[in-house]
Amino acid sequence: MNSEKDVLVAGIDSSTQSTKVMVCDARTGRVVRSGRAEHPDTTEVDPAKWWSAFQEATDGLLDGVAAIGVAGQQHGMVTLDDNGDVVRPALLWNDTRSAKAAADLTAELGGPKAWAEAVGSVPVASFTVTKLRWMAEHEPELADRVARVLLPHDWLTWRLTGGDPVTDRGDASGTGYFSPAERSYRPDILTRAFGGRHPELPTVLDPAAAAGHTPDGTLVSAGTGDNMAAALALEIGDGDVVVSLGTSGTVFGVSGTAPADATGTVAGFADATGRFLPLACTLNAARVLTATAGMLNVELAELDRLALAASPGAGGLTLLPYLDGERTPNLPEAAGSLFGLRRTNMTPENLARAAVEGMLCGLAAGLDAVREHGINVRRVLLIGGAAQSESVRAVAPIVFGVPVVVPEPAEHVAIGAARQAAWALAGTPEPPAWQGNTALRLDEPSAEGAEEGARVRQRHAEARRQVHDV
Ligand SMILES: Nc1ncnc2c1ncn2[C@@H]1O[C@H](COP(=O)(O)OP(=O)(O)O)[C@@H](O)[C@H]1O
Ligand SMILES: O=C(CO)[C@@H](O)[C@H](O)COP(=O)(O)O
Repeated sequence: MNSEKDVLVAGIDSSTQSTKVMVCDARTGRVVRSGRAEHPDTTEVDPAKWWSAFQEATDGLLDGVAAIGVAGQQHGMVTLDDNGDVVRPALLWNDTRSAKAAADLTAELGGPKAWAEAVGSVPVASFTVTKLRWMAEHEPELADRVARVLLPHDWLTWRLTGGDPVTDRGDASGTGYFSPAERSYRPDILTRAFGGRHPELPTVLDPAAAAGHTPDGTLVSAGTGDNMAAALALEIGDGDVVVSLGTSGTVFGVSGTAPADATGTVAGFADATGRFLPLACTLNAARVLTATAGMLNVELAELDRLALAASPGAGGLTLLPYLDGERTPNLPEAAGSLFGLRRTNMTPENLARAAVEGMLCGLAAGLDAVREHGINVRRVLLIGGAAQSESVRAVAPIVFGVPVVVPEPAEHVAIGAARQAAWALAGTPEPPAWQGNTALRLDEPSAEGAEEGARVRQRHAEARRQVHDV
């Protein structure tokens, strides 16, 4: 048995592109060791791949670990049969095939306002409920075999404990058949969406509850969605808004009241502590930069250099970066568009800058939306893979128009999952007080910078209206 001094906990981030592991000191949160393994680059994935990534990422790292918490990409549909075997590959949050199912379900159940009131959110193709409708319509024989539906983090937690499947309020709130305000499932919505079928759902645990133990006795916490885990790691409070730039771009803050945005821009999720997590999500974030770097045949560091060499406004180029369709605004079939090309501005520098500005403009619209829904935006905490980009760090304060900080160390999702594990281990009413982050404060927007940012945003919004009428 470890002495209290050296108790270790592990946090897992099983997100879209990879699994990351952070092993932390349970009392202070100090990171002791870490690991990582990649996921397939597809929008449907056999959960077995997450399990092998978990094993690879944790290989040799879990010795002496007393508790594990798993945070996962939200919304993914994992379907199991009577034997606990996977019925079909999981459909991920960024798979847009269920866009029509989302529109149909929205109309069938009384429209956007009725949905926002019932489950806090208006479903788009990302939500689990729409994927179940898609399966009921397109794969009815497979749907008939579904005995149970889980989310990615639920499935991994279940693999670890081997016990009854469980989830938490945060991740359940992204299904479309759970009411965060009422803290209960809506089986009526699930059954109607799934063509009259009644699959079992995981039990929703309290934030500090234990899901069970691994065969070798390690405690496993309830786990949660990746954005909820990041909020737990960063301990965000009034005035803090997180902008995460991973595969998805997310904007979120914490709130004591349940949001219900009938426009569907802000999802009314629950957090991992018992409160709410109003969140806006775009489908195109870090990969806009990797795709642009690929097109220019340069590495990400060179993309940064090019973007920083261009002037604000990219010489008049505007990129609507809807490369994988888009979720906010809800344009699942959209493609990207580039505006304002002239012989004089068609340079790699301007294209790189337009990519950074275009990605950030989508998040700035999310910032406006959460502000409209009662979140006080005093500063932005910038996280996720693309928060490491120098050009993103330079442009974000201009486009967002508020002070921006980059909290260190990175990998906040895995750290939040580790903190939840430490909380379950301690059994205390509040999560353990960890040492917190050091934060790199970026340049605040000057008056001139804020004006430039407003102009960039205006051109972005005009381009969007022109092509997509939203
Ligand atoms: N310095 C950088 N500049 C731009 N993008 C970066 C940089 N470092 C990492 N990324 C991008 O961040 C993404 C991974 O971020 P992450 O938050 O781990 O994603 P996810 O949680 O969706 O799996 C990748 O697309 C990667 O290319
Ligand atoms: O769908 C959402 C939020 O509603 C996404 O934020 C997913 O949770 C995936 O996160 P990343 O893997 O992009 O971090």
